[in-house]
Amino acid sequence: MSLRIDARKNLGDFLLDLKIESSSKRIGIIGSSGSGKSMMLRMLSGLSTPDEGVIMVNDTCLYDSARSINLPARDRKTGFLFQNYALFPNMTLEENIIFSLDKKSLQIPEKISSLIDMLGLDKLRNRYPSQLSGGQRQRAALARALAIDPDILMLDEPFSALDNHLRRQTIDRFVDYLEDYQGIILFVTHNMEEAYRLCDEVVVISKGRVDSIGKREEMFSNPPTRTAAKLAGYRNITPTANLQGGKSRLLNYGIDVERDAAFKPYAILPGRGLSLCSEQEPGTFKAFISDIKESPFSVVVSLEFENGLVPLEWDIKRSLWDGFEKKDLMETLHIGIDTSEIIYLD
Ligand SMILES: Nc1ncnc2c1ncn2[C@@H]1O[C@H](COP(=O)(O)OP(=O)(O)OP(=O)(O)O)[C@@H](O)[C@H]1O
Repeated sequence: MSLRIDARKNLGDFLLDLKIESSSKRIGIIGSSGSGKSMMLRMLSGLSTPDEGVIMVNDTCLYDSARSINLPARDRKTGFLFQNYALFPNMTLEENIIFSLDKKSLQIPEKISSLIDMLGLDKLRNRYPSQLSGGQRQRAALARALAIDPDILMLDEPFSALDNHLRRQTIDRFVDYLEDYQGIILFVTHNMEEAYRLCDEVVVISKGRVDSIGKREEMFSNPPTRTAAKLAGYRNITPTANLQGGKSRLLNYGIDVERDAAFKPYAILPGRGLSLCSEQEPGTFKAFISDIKESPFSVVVSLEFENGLVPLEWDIKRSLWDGFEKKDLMETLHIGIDTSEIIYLD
């Protein structure tokens, strides 16, 4: 499996300039709104043409401006699953699925039947989209995208309209359905948990460019950039100052910490690195709570430090929070910091 995109497109006040090389089968594309994710999928599928560059999928060249190659969309083996599924309302489920196939191929019936069976749609073949539930429409759209046996399956936030529970269930089913799929999956999402669940590699796009790319574990546990860190859900990102004696000052919080690694100008202080200490011990910091946001499984506590500029957000598991004596939390707190949990970055 390999994907190579090195393409540029000028959209007036927005310049898309993407360079991606990956040999992963499951690639997550994350980035804030308007960063260029959908435009990248459109260029891959042939719905939009770059101004210049190269797009290769495995050994197939889809686009190469230098060689005047630009395969039409219908000749690119790309499957697209949109957020709204985009089924044709006047066609039955089966007609929707076979719509984009070469109707002369002898293999159609068997292939379609096994797809329909695999997705549990057998009894619904002759229904129209309006006669299907949301989940059934989603499976029909997936069947249609897979019917052409695509080299790349592109999922453009297909779960964003679902509530949390249904979303998890649907993703679990997708993971099962797609186990046997041999092509590349490109999965656009704002949701990092989903990217982690479905992808081996994650590409972060920011302002039309690739900000970073890496294996999913690395991107989450040790994000290489501030953009990747924010998208990975880290809350406490601060500029730092280099102090004598191998220490860093975390400027947002006015905290000085010992450092094992070389100096870097930014740091992330993950919530898991904080602990509540009973009294002022060396290496603890005085703070008070300025805000508490409770949700069913976790609590986010805003901690104001003596010399801090902004509060530090402490994400605490509900079970731990419930064990705290609340009246003690109204006093000045002594917060310990496990410096080995601090992530330094450029
Ligand atoms: N046809 C177009 N003409 C001009 N600019 C466009 C066109 N389509 C998209 N853009 C611009 O290109 C940029 C990238 O858009 P794109 O839809 O790829 O973003 P995105 O990352 O998918 O965002 P979202 O997460 O909100 O869907 C945006 O600034 C958008 O306004």
